[in-house]
Amino acid sequence: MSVSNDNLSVNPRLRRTLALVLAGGRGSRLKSLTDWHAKPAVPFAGKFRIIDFALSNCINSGIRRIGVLTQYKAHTLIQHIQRGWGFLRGEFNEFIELLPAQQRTDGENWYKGTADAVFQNLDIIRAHHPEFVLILAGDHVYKMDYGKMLAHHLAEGADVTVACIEVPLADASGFGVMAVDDADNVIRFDEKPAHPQPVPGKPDKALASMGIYIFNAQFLYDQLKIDSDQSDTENDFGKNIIPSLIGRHKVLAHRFQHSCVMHDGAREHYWRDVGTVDAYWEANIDLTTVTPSLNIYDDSWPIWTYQAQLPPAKFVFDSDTRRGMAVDSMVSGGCIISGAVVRRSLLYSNVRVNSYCLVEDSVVLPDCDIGRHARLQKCIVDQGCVIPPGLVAGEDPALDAKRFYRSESGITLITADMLKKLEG
Ligand SMILES: Nc1ncnc2c1ncn2[C@@H]1O[C@H](COP(=O)(O)OP(=O)(O)O[C@H]2O[C@H](CO)[C@@H](O)[C@H](O)[C@H]2O)[C@@H](O)[C@H]1O
Repeated sequence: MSVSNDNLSVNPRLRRTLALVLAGGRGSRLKSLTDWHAKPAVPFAGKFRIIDFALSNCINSGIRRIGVLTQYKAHTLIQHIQRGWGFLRGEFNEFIELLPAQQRTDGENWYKGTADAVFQNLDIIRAHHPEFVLILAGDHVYKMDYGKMLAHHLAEGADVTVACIEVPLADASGFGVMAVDDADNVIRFDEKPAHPQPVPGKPDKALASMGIYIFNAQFLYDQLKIDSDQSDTENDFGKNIIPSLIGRHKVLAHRFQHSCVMHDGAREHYWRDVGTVDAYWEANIDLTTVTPSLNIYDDSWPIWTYQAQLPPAKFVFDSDTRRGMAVDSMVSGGCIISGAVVRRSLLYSNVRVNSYCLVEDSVVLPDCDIGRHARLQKCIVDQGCVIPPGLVAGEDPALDAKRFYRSESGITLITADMLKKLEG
């Protein structure tokens, strides 16, 4: 790959890049966790929201003109962006702008596919006069230097560059799957194929699109117009736009390993869709391990967020029968662990764990109160839950499945609504 490491040549182009973060999808596989939030606003890693990773990547990469396209249950997302991401200075032509679906085009439609979400905002996008448009999803957790991807796009003179990563063949039908030539030009692209093609020489891997695209701006405008004039289109980048370009324009594949921001000793190129209950639990719990796959303590690539000012976490009582402690765990601000034991767990802000509780291998979202003598194993407790004293979850699969949502791999999701039904 001929990527220039000369950031000086890329920097002015980054300033002429507009990032558009697609944040409108529902993410229904997260079950009740997306009842109140769009997936990009779902809390992650104790104090962040999922969208903070894509937005922080933009800022760390030097892209400071960003639009966030919202639609589904956008209230908490909009609030988060307004409270936490208002620090860019319009006077320097820097901004994060919210672009809600507002039926701006003649058809009075909400955003249809991802391409339609961009098309409906074309007048706003054009008014910023970008040279390049970087299109991102707001629902993945990863650290990536988009500057390196832009350098590759420029060096190869591409019309559009698609970021890609090798995934297990068994999972590949959930992605756009591509084939490339020796110079990493995309020669085939199948969106969510039933029978994905493996990477040549690697029968158990497929090359998947990450849903991250850099377009030359005018080229993007032209393609969106062509797509919007079609009748048999779902107005989607993965389903329609990208496949329509193959063989007619220069579509370049950019491999994630060339722009992934790694830390010493990292085991993988971390890019996670935390979009199922199991994946969400696993990615959160991984952060409590001694050397997690994702380093959120790296001050050379900080992840920014909004969080209310809260008092420090507090641990009280120290007798043998009643000791307030948490080990192999992350405990956020505002938490009080009072005479209870927490192991291998992640507690978000303002969680109270009361005396004689045992919380193990669990993810507890903000503002929960866990009553005395409760025992939780391998649970996700949704925001604002009041766990009644003595409740036991995670020990009897049949009972859990009856009262709560139990995932295939045995994670119990508990929500306030489910608890209300128990009372009644
Ligand atoms: N109507 C709408 N308005 C605004 N935002 C919307 C939207 N519909 C979805 N979004 C947002 O756009 C992003 C992509 O959502 P998609 O549902 O298109 O992703 P999908 O995973 O199916 O495929 C895509 O992403 C995977 C990688 O995850 C690729 O492999 C695949 O080719 C590609 O199509 C998400 O952040 C979502 O929130």
